[in-house]
Amino acid sequence: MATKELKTFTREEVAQHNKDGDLWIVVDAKVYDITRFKNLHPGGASVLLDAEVAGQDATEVFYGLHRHEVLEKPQYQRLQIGVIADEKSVIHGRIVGELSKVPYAEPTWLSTGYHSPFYTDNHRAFQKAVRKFIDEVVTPDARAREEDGKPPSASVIEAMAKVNLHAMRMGPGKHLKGLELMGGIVKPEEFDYFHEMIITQEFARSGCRGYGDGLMSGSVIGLPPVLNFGSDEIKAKVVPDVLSGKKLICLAISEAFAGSDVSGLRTTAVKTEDGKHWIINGTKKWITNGTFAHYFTVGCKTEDGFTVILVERGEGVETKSIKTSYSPTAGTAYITFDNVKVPVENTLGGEGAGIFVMLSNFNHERWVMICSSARSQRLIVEECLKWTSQRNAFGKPLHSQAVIRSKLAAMISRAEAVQSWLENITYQMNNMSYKEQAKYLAGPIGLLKMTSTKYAQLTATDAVQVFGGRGITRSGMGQHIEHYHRTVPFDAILGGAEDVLGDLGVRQAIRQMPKNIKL
Ligand code: HEM
Repeated sequence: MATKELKTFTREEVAQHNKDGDLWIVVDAKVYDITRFKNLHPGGASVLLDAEVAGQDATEVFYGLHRHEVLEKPQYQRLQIGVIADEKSVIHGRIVGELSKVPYAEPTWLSTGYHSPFYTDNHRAFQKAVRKFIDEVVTPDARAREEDGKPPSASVIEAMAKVNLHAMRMGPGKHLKGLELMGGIVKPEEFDYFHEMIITQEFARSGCRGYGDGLMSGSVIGLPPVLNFGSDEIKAKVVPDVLSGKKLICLAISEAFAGSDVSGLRTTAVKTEDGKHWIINGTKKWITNGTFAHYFTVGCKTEDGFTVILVERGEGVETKSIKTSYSPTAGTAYITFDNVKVPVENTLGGEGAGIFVMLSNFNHERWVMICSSARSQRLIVEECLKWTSQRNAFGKPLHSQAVIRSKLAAMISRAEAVQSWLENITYQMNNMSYKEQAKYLAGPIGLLKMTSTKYAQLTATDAVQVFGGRGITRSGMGQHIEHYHRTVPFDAILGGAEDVLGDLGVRQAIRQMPKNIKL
C-alpha cells in the first residue's frame, strides 16, 4: 500500500458504512471499502451484508474462510482505504525468506531453542540464502506454471544456473570444482549431503509437486550416468550445458511393458554393420522432463544384456505429453525411438553394464526423494496446524476437538520420525566412501523411503479429513492439501515401489545375519 495514503478511522466511523451502497469492513485493524467489490466477491454479496459483517470487524470470519494471501493480491490490496486508529495489524502469512514460527513447521535444527549435532553455521547461512532464493525466484513461477502447465520459466532456470544450483543438485563431487556456489557461501570442497538436503527440502516447501519435477529433476537422475560413466568427449559436450541450464537431460528407463523389471524392457539397440553406431527402436513411458529434454539417458536391450546409451533429440525421436494427476509442467512423456542412429561412443558404462550404471545412482536418487517427501509432509503439518487454529467449529477452534488433535499428533510424529532417520542416514553418507554407502545404506535408504512415502499418504488422508471439503478443492483454504493428496502417490512409486524397497532393506539385513547366533 506504499503508493496510497491510508486514512485513520475509529470503529464507530466504520460501523456507519454498513449497507448495500456503502459497505466497509475491518480485517486485522485494516479498513476495506467493499461497496463495489461486493458484487464481484466470489463468496457472494449476501455474506458481506450480514449484520455481523457489514461495518464490523470481520477478522475472525474472514480467516475462517480465506487464506491470508488473498489480501496480499494487488486487486484486493487496493480495497484497503485505511486503518483503525491506535491499532496495529498483527496477522501475516508466509514471510519471504523467513523461518516459520508455527511449531513443527521447520525441522528441529531450524526451530528456536533446539540444537542439532549435524548442522554447522555454514549450513545455516546456506539454508537462509536458498530459502530466500526459492521464495523470491522459484515459488511465484512454481504457482503460475503449476496452473498453466507450461515448463518452468527460462528466467528461473537461468537464475538457478547463476548460483550453480543445478550443479549442487547433483550432490557433492568433482563436478563442483571451481564453481561459485550460492554466491560463494559454501566452498565446493565443503559442500556436503546436508547442503544438498537443504536444497531439496527448500524446493519441496514450494508445495508444487509437478513443477518441482519440471524444474530439471530429470537431470538429477539423468545426468549422473553421464557424469560417472560418459567418455571425456561426451562429458565435455553434455555436462556444462546441462549444469548451466542451457540443455535438459532426462532418464528414460521405464516402459509400458516393464518398469522395475529391467529384463522385461523392449527398447532395443542394435549395432550397425561397421560397428560405429547403435540403431535404437522402442518406446519409453512416464519419462519426467521428456517433453522438453534435449538428451535422453536410455536403457536398451542389447546383445550383451542391458546397456545405457545417451541419445540426443533428433531424427526418429518423438515425445508427447502424458496426462498424469499432476501438472504437465513436469513434462512427463511417452517417447518413441524409431531407427534412431547414435554413435557407439554414447554408450555409458560399457555394453551390458547397464544394470551397474543404474544401480550406481539408486541410493542417491532415493535419498533425494526422501528429502523431498519428508519436507512435503511437514508443509502439510504446518497447513493443518494453521487451519485448525483459525477455523472455528461448534463455537471453538477446530483443534479443541480431541479427534483432530489425535490426527495432528500422528502427522507431527510421522514428519519428525522421518526427518530424524533421514538426518542420521545423511550423516552416514557424509562419512562413508561410495563403496561403504553401497554396502551399508542401500537397505536403510530403501526402508526409509518406504516408510516416508507410506507416512506421507497417511498424512495426506488425515489432512483431507481435517480440511473436509476444502481438502478436495483446488483453490482457497485447502489448496495445498488437495494438491498434496492428489500428487503424493508419485513419491510412493518413484525410485521403486514401496514394497520392493522395504523388501530390499530386509533382504540386505538377512544377508548380513551371522550364522552362529541363535535365540
Ligand atoms: C476484503 C475482503 C474480502 C476479500 C478480498 C474476499 C475475497 C474472496 C475470494 C478471493 C474468495 C474465493 C476463495 C479464495 O480464494 O479464498 C472468497 C470466498 C468467500 N468469501 Fe470472501 N473476501 C472478503 C471478505 C469476506 C468476508 C468478510 C466474508 C464473510 C462472510 C467472506 C465470505 C466468503 C465466503 C463464504 C467465500 C466462499 C468460501 C468457500 O468457497 O470456501 N468474504 N472471498
